[in-house]
Amino acid sequence: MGEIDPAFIQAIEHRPKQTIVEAGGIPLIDLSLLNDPDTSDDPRALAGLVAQIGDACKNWGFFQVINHGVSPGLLRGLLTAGKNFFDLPLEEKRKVRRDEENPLGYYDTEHTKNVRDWKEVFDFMADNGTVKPASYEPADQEHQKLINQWPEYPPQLREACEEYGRNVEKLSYKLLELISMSLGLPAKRFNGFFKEQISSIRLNHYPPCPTPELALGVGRHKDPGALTVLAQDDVSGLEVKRKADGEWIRVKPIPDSYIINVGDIVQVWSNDNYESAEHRVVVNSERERFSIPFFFNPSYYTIVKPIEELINDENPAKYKEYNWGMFLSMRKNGNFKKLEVENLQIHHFKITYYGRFHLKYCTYNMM
Ligand SMILES: O=C(O)CCC(=O)C(=O)O
Ligand SMILES: [Fe+2]
Repeated sequence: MGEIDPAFIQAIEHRPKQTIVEAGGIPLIDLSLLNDPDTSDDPRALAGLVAQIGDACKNWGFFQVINHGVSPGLLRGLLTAGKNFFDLPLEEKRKVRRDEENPLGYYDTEHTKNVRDWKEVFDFMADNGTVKPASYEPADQEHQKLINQWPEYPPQLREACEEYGRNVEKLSYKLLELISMSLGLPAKRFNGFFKEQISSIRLNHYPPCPTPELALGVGRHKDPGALTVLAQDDVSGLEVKRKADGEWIRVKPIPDSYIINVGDIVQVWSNDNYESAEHRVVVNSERERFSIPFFFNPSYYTIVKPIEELINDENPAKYKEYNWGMFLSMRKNGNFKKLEVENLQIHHFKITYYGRFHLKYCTYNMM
């Protein structure tokens, strides 16, 4: 393959730069405190950790964690099983292809902002059998059960996925609690929103690309959920847009670490105290890359709005409330096919205040 399908080609302003900026990257946070019985109930040590998390969420929206308590063997096992799956012939992988009926399974033609991504993926739900709205039409009240589909080969994939999901979910709750505390809220302030969570896990495979200067593994985007807990192999590619100057910064792979980013929902809950940062994935012509994001998502019926304790007359709500399940269905629709319009974003719910009489303005009406 010398030339690539024009569907993959990014507009000039979105193509990756050939110089990599890695220095002064995203904060690195050691979570060993949480797993050490001697220090886990030391309030001063915990306050220090909470402050680090708060600073990282405010200044970057991204951070890396080490000593997080998830056994490295689980990730290695899943990376191997995932590689064995992606190595199968396309006809075999397509036996578990995602389609209009089932949004889970294998997929190789995803688009981000209308440009095709240089990748193939395998998606599954952390909790099998949860429900979500059947369509993105607000008037449609039908629901759909989300059922994982598993390939016959490799036979280890299912168990590796399920075991990994259970463990990363525990880490996600710990991070959510630290984030809640960092906003001055009780640790479990957000937990109730996750009773019937629709968290999903994705195995990403980015094959080598003959023209990495023209395409992206994943185009620039913000994650729509609450938190993303991402594992990557030793091939770099993830780039985060630095808030301070808009520069794209490459995230250096650190063995056995996770990369955490706050998603749009935490941005809204925090009333813009924290920001969901834009990121993208750059590919290369030599080495394939694997990554595994865990998208920690609340129950589909969650009404997302700034948390009451964080708003007051001086600092009023910056977002109009929206229905999370509907938001996600509408967003996913834009990933399936090339649409002419921008897909749904939280800025469509942003309230702009004019003058001291607080006249409100919001561009989108969902409910
Ligand atoms: O592969 C990566 O490093 C990140 C992938 C990503 O941002 C996503 O799937 O939302
Ligand atoms: Fe992402």
